Amino acid sequence: RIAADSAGVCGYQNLSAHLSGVSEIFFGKHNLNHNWTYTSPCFTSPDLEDDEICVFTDLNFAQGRGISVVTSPKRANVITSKRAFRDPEFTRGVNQDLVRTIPAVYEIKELPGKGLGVLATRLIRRGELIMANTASVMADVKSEEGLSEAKFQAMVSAAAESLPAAHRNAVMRLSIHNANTLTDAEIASKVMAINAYSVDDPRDDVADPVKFSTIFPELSRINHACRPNTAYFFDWETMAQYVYAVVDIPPGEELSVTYIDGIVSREERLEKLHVSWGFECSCAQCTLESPQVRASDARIKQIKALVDKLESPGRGNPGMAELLISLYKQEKLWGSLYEGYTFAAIEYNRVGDPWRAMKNAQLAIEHGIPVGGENLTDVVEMRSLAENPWEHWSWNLAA
Ligand SMILES: C[S@@+](CC[C@H](N)C(=O)[O-])C[C@H]1O[C@@H](n2cnc3c(N)ncnc32)[C@H](O)[C@@H]1O
Repeated sequence: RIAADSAGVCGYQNLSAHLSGVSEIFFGKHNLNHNWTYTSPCFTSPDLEDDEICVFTDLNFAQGRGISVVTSPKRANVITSKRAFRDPEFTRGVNQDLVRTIPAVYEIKELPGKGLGVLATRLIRRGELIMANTASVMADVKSEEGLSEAKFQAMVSAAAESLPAAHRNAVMRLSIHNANTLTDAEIASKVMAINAYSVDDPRDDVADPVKFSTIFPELSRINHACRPNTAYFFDWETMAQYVYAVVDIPPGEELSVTYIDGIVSREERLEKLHVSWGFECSCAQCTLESPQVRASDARIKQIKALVDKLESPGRGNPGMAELLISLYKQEKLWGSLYEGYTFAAIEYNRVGDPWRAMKNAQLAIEHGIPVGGENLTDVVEMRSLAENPWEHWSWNLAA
């Protein structure tokens, strides 16, 4: 049951103060499958139809690190069905930013034109785990779309402020683009807008999928590069986002992730980062000289044409897949290489060459795990091909 009593929680008190007198406030009666430390009053609006949005905080989550979620009671139940909530030991050691037991392989420093950034302090090998954070503040995209700006800000602010002090400070100190004279509620929503990652439903067969903007305070210090040296993925069982190296990273090099789809022309990338993210990208790929930009854009065009052919049944061949792998390498699209190896494994198997198929399947697995973990569709598929190419659906298909 949702407890309307939020006394003692500074975030929730502010929320109540901010919204007192708002007629849509009501206290729902819901079966919650988790014992949240605090639950706020719930709100609705005509745009939300019969949905209602509340703030849920669990101070005990992940060995006392805490988590706050702005969502409906129904979607809160989807989250709390995960093992991270059911088995408190499951998240032990995941977070290293607040209480460190493993030495960090990076440091956070001020970088010209980018604010803070993260630099490698030793050689980080491809495939190494660099950092991981359980979710801090999760804001349901339906709450952002359905509530007024003021209500959304108040709820996100209440969510952040209700976290334990060290965790709350790590969230509230994230980049807000040098904005000053903001209220706490405005800071919290700016932190969300500039730093949140999208976390989507793990189930692909549901009518009401969950989709959250999510803060991971440590990861949110990593700047964008169109050709990043790390990749990240969210694991719904630990409720954590993991960052892995997708190429060897020498000491002193900046760690980067991509905030956008990098397989588009430089012009489109700059436009997207400007419009959606509000900054002018100064990554190595965006600051190339014109001849290199033209060469890079041409490769991107060729990559797209090849992927298009390789995805259409019967239109690809091993040569196309080998060319795609080469183009990914030339473009330093390390996080996409596993797709090239997957296509190559399938194409070689289709023409009845099991040994090259197995070699490429192994490479797809090795390059895919840092990008999406063991459950990545291509990793699962390539495991079955590598084990027995003759029994795989693609065997000798071209014959
Ligand atoms: C998620 S934060 C990254 C960490 C941030 N630099 C900080 O100081 O906390 C995103 C912001 O960092 C800056 N940034 C990230 N990547 C950048 C890039 N490639 N070029 C310029 N600025 C960048 C932009 O201001 C962007 O809105």
